[in-house]
Amino acid sequence: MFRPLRREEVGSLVEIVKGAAEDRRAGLLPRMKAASKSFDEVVEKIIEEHIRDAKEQNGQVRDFIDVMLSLMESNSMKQVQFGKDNIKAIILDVLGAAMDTSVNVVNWAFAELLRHPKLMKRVQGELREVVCVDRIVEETDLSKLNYLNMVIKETMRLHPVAPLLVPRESTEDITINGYFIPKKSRVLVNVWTIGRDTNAWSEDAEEFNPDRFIGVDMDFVGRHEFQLIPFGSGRRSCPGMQLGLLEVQLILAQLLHCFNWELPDGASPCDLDMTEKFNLTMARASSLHCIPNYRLNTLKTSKTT
Ligand code: HEM
Repeated sequence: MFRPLRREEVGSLVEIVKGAAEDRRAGLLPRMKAASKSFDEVVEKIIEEHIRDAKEQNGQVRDFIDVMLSLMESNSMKQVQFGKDNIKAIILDVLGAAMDTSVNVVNWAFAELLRHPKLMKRVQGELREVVCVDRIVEETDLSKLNYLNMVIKETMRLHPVAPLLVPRESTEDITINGYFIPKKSRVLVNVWTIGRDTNAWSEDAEEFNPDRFIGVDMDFVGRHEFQLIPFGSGRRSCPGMQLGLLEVQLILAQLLHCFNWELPDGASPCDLDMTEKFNLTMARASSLHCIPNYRLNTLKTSKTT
């Protein structure tokens, strides 16, 4: 999609986005404007680089920014306004939506597994069976990691990273399940509560129990039901779902396959702080500290063995 950002570019963007979020809370418009200016400078530089490189490479399309630039210049977009500002807005939208989300899922999954050492061993057992211990996990292994995938579903049920999704406005009067919602109402979908609803999940809804998904054909997008919609549902659901899931699966699989993990200072798993920090995305209130112990026989990938 995008060319990988350089370390300093990622650093500046993360700082800007974090700063803007802080400022929004504090109502500091001037600082937000300054953050927006800094963001604009970083993105402007990236776009200019793409324009320059495209000339050098005879217009060869390499990533998503190249696609947007070629759309901007093509005749097909002449009827609609699609300029550099739109490209910048899309980059900001995608980066903003992609950065916090996957990180938070990994964080919560890790915390739940640290709190449930037997389940962590079970994930590691599956990894040992599917991948063995003489190479690292690769993308092609992921579809075979059934238990890990159930752990991820269970994590996103209890800890949806966007607990109220994104606010919506109803475009017409409508009655749903006997509730009348007038046109132009602000509607919030409380995914956090849906994930803990005992009517939808059974009495142990508050428990972390990935086994509840055994033999259950439930995807993430509410095609048949709306119990599990951590990416939203319908035409405005998350367009980065496949990429986000892939990232989460690969990061978790690699961390759990390469290392055994324990809490520092002999802390007990049940003492792990699971307090949430409520925001548009829901992070852990405290940082997660844990100690890795290498567990593979070798670091070679299957390509080199
Ligand atoms: C596990 C990781 C992720 C989770 C849990 C997640 C979750 C969500 C949720 C809940 C929404 C709002 C949907 C709604 O309002 O109904 C959303 C929107 C969005 N996500 Fe993701 N997301 C993830 C990863 C990504 C990635 C990797 C990208 C891009 C590369 C991305 C791009 C977007 C964009 C652009 C939107 C706004 C869509 C719109 O308003 O039309 N997301 N995401």
